[in-house]
Amino acid sequence: MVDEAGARRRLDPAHWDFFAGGAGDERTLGANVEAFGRRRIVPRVLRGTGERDLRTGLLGCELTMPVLIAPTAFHRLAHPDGEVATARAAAAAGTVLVVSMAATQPVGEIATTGALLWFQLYPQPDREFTTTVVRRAEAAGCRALVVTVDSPVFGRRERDLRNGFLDLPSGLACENMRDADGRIRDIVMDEGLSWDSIAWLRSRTHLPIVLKGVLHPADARLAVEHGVDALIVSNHGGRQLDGAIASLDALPAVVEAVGGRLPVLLDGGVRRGTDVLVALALGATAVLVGRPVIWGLTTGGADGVRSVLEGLRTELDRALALAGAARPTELGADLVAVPRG
Ligand SMILES: Cc1cc2nc3c(=O)[nH]c(=O)nc-3n(C[C@H](O)[C@H](O)[C@H](O)COP(=O)(O)O)c2cc1C
Ligand SMILES: CC(C)CC(=O)C(=O)O
Repeated sequence: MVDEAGARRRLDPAHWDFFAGGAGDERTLGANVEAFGRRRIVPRVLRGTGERDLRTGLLGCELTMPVLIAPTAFHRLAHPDGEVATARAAAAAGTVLVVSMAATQPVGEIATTGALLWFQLYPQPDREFTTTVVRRAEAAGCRALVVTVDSPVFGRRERDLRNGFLDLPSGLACENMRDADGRIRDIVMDEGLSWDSIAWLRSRTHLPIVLKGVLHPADARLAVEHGVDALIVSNHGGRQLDGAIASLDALPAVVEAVGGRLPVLLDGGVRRGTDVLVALALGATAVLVGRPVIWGLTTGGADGVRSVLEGLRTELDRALALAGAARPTELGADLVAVPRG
């Protein structure tokens, strides 16, 4: 289903390291996957569930399943068709592509695929320029803004430092970073990012605002108070703060703090339909997948991404049936155990 080894063979080694790698010793990168490995499903039986229904509503979008595509940078490094191919697969699968601010094609072009798009934003210290980017996403028909809040500075990615991979090769660029003069700006991490920045953004757009990168329950409560529309429990796929808690381990406390007032999504380490089931049972409304989509894109373009998404759908459907649930909303935390020892 996900041909990670095939992707590795095809990619320039420095590009493979960029996509696969994390920050520091990559402890958090590993912990995201291990956290799923520690959970065991406690299935229910004799519930005669019949056909399953995976449809999920999120911020006004109707998804065919509770699996979205996480924002990841530089899709044209993986495949010449780039983000447009990823969006074609999202449209075919009936799910959302969160377009990275570091996409290598303009969001308006990605939108021609008809996919449901959300746009990921690193608010830039230059607010006027940030507004330009927000208007570009709105004009393309994006349905939400995903503000990445775990990156006041860039994580220390030691593989990239070793490889000297600092920039895109010539011919590729972050096409959504054009300013009013048509010049492409560098993405800057804003060390001053604060709740005021979120309030400012709230005053500038009517789009739903999703905070990506929340791990602490106190921040989840503040997010509710600041009128955001959804949260993504995420440690950025282990690429920012190495040593940060695994996303799945952070999920229950965030879900409890939010108390049903907002949808809570999760990304990091989701590799199988059974992982999706576990995250949903622990309170996520949906999950996002990052690297598996890049491996699909690398090996097969739009078809490759489609096959990753359909694989997850088939596995989730089967896992639901085997756990005795007909739909995601029937799952509860009682279905997940962490055996001792
Ligand atoms: C190569 C790569 C690029 C990424 N680029 C971005 C980005 O531009 N913006 C962002 O908010 N998150 C970015 N992320 C983080 C993902 O959105 C997501 O949090 C993470 O990949 C989820 O973990 P997974 O890869 O284990 O599924 C990136 C992740 C990877 C692997
Ligand atoms: C190049 C960055 C802007 C994107 C990235 O790699 C990340 O957010 O992990």
